[in-house]
Amino acid sequence: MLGVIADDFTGASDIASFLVENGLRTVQMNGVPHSALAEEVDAIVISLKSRSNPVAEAIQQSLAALHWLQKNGATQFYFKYCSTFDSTEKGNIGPVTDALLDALGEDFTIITPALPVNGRTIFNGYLFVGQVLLNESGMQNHPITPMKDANLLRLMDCQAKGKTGLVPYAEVIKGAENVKQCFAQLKQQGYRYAVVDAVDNAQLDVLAQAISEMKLVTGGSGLAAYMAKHQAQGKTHQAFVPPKGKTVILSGSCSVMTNKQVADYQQKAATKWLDVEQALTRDDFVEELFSWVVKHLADPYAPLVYATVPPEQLKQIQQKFGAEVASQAIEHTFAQLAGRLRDYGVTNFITAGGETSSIVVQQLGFKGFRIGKQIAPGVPWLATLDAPVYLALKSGNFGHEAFFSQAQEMMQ
Ligand SMILES: Nc1ncnc2c1ncn2[C@@H]1O[C@H](COP(=O)(O)OP(=O)(O)OP(=O)(O)O)[C@@H](O)[C@H]1O
Ligand SMILES: O=C(O)[C@@H](O)C(=O)CO
Repeated sequence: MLGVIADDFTGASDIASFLVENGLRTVQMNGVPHSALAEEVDAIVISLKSRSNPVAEAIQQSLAALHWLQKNGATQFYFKYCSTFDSTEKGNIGPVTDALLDALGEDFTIITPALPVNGRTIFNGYLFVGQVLLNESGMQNHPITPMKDANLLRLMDCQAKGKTGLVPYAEVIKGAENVKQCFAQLKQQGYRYAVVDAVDNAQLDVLAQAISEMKLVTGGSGLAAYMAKHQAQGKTHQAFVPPKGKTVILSGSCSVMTNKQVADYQQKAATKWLDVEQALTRDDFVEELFSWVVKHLADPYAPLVYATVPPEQLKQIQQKFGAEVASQAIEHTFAQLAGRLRDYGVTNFITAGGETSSIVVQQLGFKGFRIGKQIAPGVPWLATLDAPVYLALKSGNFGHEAFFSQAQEMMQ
């Protein structure tokens, strides 16, 4: 059984959706569960909120997840992080990978954020988003993890305790046996991690075969799709779509795509900006947002509350209030608002942004999710295991411009 440790909640639903689409019975648990899993499944995904936490906390959470997965029957482990890496030279991917390797008694793994279906590819160890390098893609302006370097080997070398090598494209296309030999050579030369090039899905398919016996793999969701395909051997599952119901959209992502999605949605529905200054200074601000949302719940399209701003405006806000203070005020406001709306009877939540989605799900307190139909690659509808509530957790840069309306058009 495959046990996945995801460093945020959108990332967890991203990978879970690819596992389900490729035939594995999968459940997503929010945080490390307190009891054993009753259902029989092929894969369990544990969502953590550990991407941007202090490193010791991220390690502690990840190890707790690993131990729970081991106790619940997982035999192969997958550390899922962002397809845009979202981890600067001070980030958690290296230290968490090291801790997981040590706990499993292993000394080698792969680094594979590639997700070609969403334009994330790796060539000569450099991560691309669409046709540009990661550090030219808008991710250099990320509010929490500004990505100023696209070289995965350099990033890992800054973060992790071992050395990082490369399995280049020319070697990957020679097939799985050759890739295994490359791993053996790298290990012999003292490397602990291998970045593996993948410019399209064919290389991920090869890689999935090469790592079928590797205890720990790390990466984005792209590789998981092919691991699932090989394990499920043609099995399929019927994924659900949510029923129509009171719906709200909460957007705390400032990514390039979310900015486009908010702009698109402003043409279609009622939208309201979450002003950081008001979030910081007014006690009744959540109540005001709540009343505004309630007023628009019967509109043809759901109301959207957004903190989303373009890079220049984000810079100004961060300079004025401090990046950390601003983002915490926004996350706190979204969490409180989501709680109020849930109590009021909102059943369908669409959230944008990994941190934002994580805080909302934690606030709503759901134990876990069944995985439904994908709205866009990597963004499924989710049904809570606890109550008739449905969520779509959109990673910052995922989905097309009309994502917010498309998600609602799927409801039956
Ligand atoms: N107007 C704003 N001013 C300052 N900070 C903001 C603003 N809007 C959003 N933020 C903060 O930026 C962060 C965005 O992170 P989040 O993970 O939610 O989105 P993302 O990084 O685009 O998504 P993903 O992690 O899925 O790629 C959050 O902490 C949020 O509170
Ligand atoms: O891999 C991705 O890009 C996403 O699942 C993600 O992790 C966003 O937070």
